[in-house]
Amino acid sequence: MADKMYISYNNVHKLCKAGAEAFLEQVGKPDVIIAIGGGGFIPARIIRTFLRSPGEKNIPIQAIGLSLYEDMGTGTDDKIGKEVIRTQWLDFGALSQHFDSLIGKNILIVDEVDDTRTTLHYAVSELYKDVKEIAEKLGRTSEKTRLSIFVLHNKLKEKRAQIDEDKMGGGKYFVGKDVPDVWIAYPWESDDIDTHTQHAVEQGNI
Ligand SMILES: O=P(O)(O)OC[C@H]1O[C@H](OP(=O)(O)OP(=O)(O)O)[C@H](O)[C@@H]1O
Repeated sequence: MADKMYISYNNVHKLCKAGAEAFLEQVGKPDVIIAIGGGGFIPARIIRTFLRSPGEKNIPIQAIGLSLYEDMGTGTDDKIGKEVIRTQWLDFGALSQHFDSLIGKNILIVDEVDDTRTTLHYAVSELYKDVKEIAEKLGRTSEKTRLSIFVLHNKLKEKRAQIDEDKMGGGKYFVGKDVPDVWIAYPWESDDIDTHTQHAVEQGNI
């Protein structure tokens, strides 16, 4: 296995298509897509193409910004080594044009890679917390909110965090492809897309 795994745009597109098909079959059409930026933006837009039925309104995409930083703290037992910094969160004002809240909705969270799982764990926990809080306030706790996940790649390695299935409310986790713990080179990071794509083709990631 090469030390870098090159991924082409075509490959990203195909992984999104397969992910959308599995999602529609197993969970059903989402009410909203939540893209974790920056890596989740392009996959989120592509997957929407395959989740939308002709003639129907577009599924709204909401962006959240989560970045991982090395945890410089002194390190207590429950620290997981890296800290998630929230740089952007949901815009409920904009969401209200589509529906009143996330309560009872079918939500799809999209990111490009599940590495240590720290980011996805954070996203699910925080979204669950937000929905629970507002549902309790409005007396709507009986409505089931489903949180599902789609990532292009899941690195097969020991994870630093586990996602609590109960918080997903029956939502599911979808992976384009399980991969070994190598450096994944995504096309949007490349400064020479032709050579990048050539490497991806050589590695069969097309
Ligand atoms: O499973 P984890 O160990 O949490 O890692 C995965 C996260 O790391 C990357 O984000 P990064 O903070 O590098 O920001 P970016 O998306 O803007 O590149 C990636 O986009 C995921 O969100």
